[in-house]
Amino acid sequence: MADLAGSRHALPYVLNLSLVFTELPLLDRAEAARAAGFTAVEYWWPFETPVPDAAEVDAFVASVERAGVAVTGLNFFPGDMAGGDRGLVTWTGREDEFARSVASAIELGERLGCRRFNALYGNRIDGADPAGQDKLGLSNLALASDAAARIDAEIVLEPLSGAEKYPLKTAADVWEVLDELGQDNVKLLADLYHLAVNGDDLDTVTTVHTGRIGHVQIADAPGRHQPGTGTLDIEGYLEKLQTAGYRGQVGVEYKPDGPSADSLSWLPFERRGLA
Ligand SMILES: O=C(O)C(=O)CO
Repeated sequence: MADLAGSRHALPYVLNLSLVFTELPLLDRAEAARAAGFTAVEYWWPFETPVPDAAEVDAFVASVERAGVAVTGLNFFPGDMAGGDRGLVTWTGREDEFARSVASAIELGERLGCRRFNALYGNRIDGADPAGQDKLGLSNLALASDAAARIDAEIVLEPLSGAEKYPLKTAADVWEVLDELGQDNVKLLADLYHLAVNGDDLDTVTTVHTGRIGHVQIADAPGRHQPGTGTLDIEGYLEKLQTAGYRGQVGVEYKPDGPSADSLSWLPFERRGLA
C-alpha cells in the first residue's frame, strides 16, 4: 500500500501545467513539476493554433521527455481562451477546424502516450439556434470519440463556471449529452471547483454514476486557488469518490495564490508521484 501521508484516499494526483507553474515558460514547466515531485502532468491545448508546426510540437515533446513525466491529459484546441472562447465542439461554421484540431491532438497524444482529451463544448453563439449547436456537438463528439478510440483513448466533457454563454454548468447537463451520444469512451470531467461555483450538489456528483466520470480536477472555492484557501471539503469529496468506485486521477488545476512551488505545500511530497 502506498504511503498516503495522512490522506483519506489513495487517488493519484497529476499537475495541471496550464494553471500551475505558469510563471515559467511552457517548455520549462514539466521539469518544474518533476522537481516538485510529480510524475504525471496535464495541459490545456499548449499551442496557439489547432495544428501547430512540427518544430513547435517537437520542442514541446522534448520538454516533457527531458523532464521524464507522463502527460495524461490534453485539451483540444478551444479557440481564443483569453478572448472568452470555450471550445469548438458546438461552434457552427468551424467544423473543419474542429476535425483538424482533433487529428492533431490525437497525433500528439499518440506520441506522448496521452489517452485522455478534454473537449470543451463551446459557448452559445448569439443568433444561432441552441438545438442546432447541440446537434453539431453530437456529431463532433462522435468524430472525436472515434478518433480517440483508434488509440484506445477517451474524451471528457467538462461543466465550466465563469463563462455565461457556456451551456454545460452541472454534471446533469453533461449526462444529458452523454445519454444522447451513447459512446462509452466519452465521460464526465468532474472539476469540483467549477461544479461547486455553479451550485451543483457535490455529494451526489461524487457518489452517483462515478463509473461515468473520466477525470476529476480540484481547486478550492471561492477563488480557484490551492486547497485550504476556500471552503470546499476537497479531501472529503475525493474520499467519497474513491469509496463510490472512482479509480482515476485527480488533476491539480488551480490558480496558485503565491509562487507555484509554495502553493503545493498542502500536498505532501510523497503523495505527488503516485500517478
Ligand atoms: O476553462 C477552464 O476553466 C478549464 O478548466 C478548461 O479546461
